[in-house]
Amino acid sequence: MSSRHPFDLSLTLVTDAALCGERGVAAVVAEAVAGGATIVQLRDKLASTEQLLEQVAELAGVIDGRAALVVNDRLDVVVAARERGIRVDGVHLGQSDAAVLAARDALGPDAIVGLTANTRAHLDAVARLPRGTVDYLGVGVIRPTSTKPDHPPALGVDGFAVLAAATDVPCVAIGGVGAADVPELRRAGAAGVAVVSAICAAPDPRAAAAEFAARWAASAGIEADGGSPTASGAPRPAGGVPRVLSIAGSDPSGGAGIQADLKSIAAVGGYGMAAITALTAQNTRGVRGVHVPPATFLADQLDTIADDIEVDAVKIGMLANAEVIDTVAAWLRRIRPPVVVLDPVMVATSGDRLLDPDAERALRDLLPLADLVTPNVAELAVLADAEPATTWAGVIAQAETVSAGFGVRVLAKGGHLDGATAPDALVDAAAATIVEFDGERIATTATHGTGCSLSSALATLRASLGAWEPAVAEARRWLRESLRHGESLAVGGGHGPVHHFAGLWSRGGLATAPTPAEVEAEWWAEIADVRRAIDELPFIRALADGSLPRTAFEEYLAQDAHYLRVYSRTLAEASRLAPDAPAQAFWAAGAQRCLDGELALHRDRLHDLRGPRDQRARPFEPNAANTAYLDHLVASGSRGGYAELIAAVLPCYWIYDDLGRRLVTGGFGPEALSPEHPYADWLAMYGEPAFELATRQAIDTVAAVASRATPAVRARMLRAFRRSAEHELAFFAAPWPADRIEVDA
Ligand SMILES: Nc1ncnc2c1ncn2[C@@H]1O[C@H](COP(=O)(O)OP(=O)(O)O)[C@@H](O)[C@H]1O
Ligand SMILES: Cc1ncc(COP(=O)(O)O)c(N)n1
Ligand SMILES: [Mg+2]
Repeated sequence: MSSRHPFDLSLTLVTDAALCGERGVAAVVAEAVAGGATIVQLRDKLASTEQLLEQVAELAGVIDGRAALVVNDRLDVVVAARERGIRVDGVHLGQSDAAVLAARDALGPDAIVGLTANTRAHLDAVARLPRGTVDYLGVGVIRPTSTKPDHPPALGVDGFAVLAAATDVPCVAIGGVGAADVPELRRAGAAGVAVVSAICAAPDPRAAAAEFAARWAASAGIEADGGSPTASGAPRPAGGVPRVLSIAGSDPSGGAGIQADLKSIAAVGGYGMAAITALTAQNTRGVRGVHVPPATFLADQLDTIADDIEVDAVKIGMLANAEVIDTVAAWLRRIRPPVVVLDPVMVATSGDRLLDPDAERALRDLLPLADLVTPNVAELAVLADAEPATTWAGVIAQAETVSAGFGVRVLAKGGHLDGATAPDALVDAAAATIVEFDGERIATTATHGTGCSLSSALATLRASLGAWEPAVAEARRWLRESLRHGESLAVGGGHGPVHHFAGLWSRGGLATAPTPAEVEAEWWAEIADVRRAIDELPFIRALADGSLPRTAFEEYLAQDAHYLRVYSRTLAEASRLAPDAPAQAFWAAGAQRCLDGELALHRDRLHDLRGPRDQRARPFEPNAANTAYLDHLVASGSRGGYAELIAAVLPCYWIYDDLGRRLVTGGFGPEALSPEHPYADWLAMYGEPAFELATRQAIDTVAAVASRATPAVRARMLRAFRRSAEHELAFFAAPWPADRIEVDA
């Protein structure tokens, strides 16, 4: 956190009068401060200025200097309170509130000025301000929450980490944060957490605050900037760099086996060594062959290493057959390395067997020699002598059985379960403990070697951190970062490898391309303001509630029909420029669908609404918004080629799909679309699954191109995309003169 200020950002209580209930805000604040809240932010969107001033005075008295007091939004209230001699430490502003520069000006250098920021664009704007203008950024929301209606899409801990890493200003995580999130957020670089309901609505606010404070304190030392950092951000071991030996098979494609182990060990700060048990002929699609050298030669490798080098940790992977297992077991009994992690590899991600079936029994004898085993769901079931679990609770139960039966700590892995999250759990039957780690599942095909990478990172981090829990937490943080960037390596056509050095490279200034999923999230966030403005247009509001005048709707449809005819040509151009057959076919199909839609519009709607005679009487003219939009599309293609063209055509899919679905399902306003709605059949077109599917494909196609593009091309694509979104807004606004908006061409 900033050293300029004596303020402790670790735990902010944001007040909510409704949630505090009859106890009153002041009583809850008193309890929360006693429990360890370090900042109190008075947030009351309904109170009058005078009421706010009264509340500020009351809270300042209750807090009595034990925590800092800031006011949400209302710089004027802070100024007025200070004039009355009330101690208020500062203000927290939203993006649409008074400018932070004005606040800094009004309150002076020692006040706290906080700002809500939830997009890259917000961070960029802060970076342009003079240093010291903003003390901290409130970054969120972390999880969906009801205390902030209309909040932007939830960032999750990972999204928070991405933003926090992109700014020097301390970031406080806010929005749906629970006490259990604290360690992960602190590791993700949070300077603190801000909490509303978890304290205001708690039966015992003091205990709730104390739990947050305790978790914050307990996660000290494992935050990204704590200690002297290794590549992974973990503090260095007191005793130097751990020397870590992988005993595993070779994967010549480099994503699993000893190749993955050596990369992983290096990435999290260890010195890697490898004794090879077996050679596989393998790529990202599967294993074609396995060659097992004589076990006596493995024994030679192991002995040669141990005769010279002190081994701080051992990771064991593919063992091929019973003879190899026995060789490793004998060596472990003799050498007794301080840390042994056993990844009981039986089957590769591709489904190929990597252990003789008759060797599974021998493997069981090896288990008690390990400090930790890391089976995936299938391997755990074999060890538990049961069918593979299909639920996380089932996995935990089997892990308890295995831990108790073999007297070994188990890391149960949820990578192969379905579901929105990818949990792991440390299960230790002897100590009767289960520690769960959770985080959203990362949408990626790059999962080859995740088990190998995790187990070798764990062996390394256990040696450097001295305890299992922080080792698992840090190994997961690193693996998840590596998973997120795996696809950017573009290795192989099957399950590609994770990007073991994604974090190291980006911290070293080596650009790591964003994944398609990141492109998607960033671009959608980038046009959040435009989408909001579209939602608020009287035209759209009236379209939603059915009150849109026929004349305006007709005008819109006539403009749309013209637009679609030219838009179809730009899609045909995208098809012409497409680099491969699937993309060529996709854009061509889009062009065809557009033309069909345009023809149908003319046949069913325009004819219907206006009558052919009327149409003749009023010859059609494209309006300025329409022409400007179409010019932009054509120019994007001729200036920027395929990449910019498909970025420019995307908003017409994405915004319509989003808007259409919300209009039809009632996600837009209070009621779902009634059958009596005058434009129900027309709106239904955009809620159709076929359009949703086409939109999904369009987003995926564009995001994949952007993810692989150079940074300069990616930036131009984003500009073309945003400009089209702005044209969408102007297009919607045009049929109703009151809304008309000009966009520069
Ligand atoms: N899609 C994913 N998103 C996030 N984490 C994942 C994903 N797939 C696997 N993991 C994590 O990778 C590690 C390896 O797990 P798993 O895939 O179950 O084992 P294995 O690679 O041995 O089959 C675990 O920490 C798991 O939680
Ligand atoms: C040589 C070798 N060892 C292990 C694995 C398991 O890979 P995963 O980590 O995906 O389970 C593999 N595919 N190849
Ligand atoms: Mg595995």
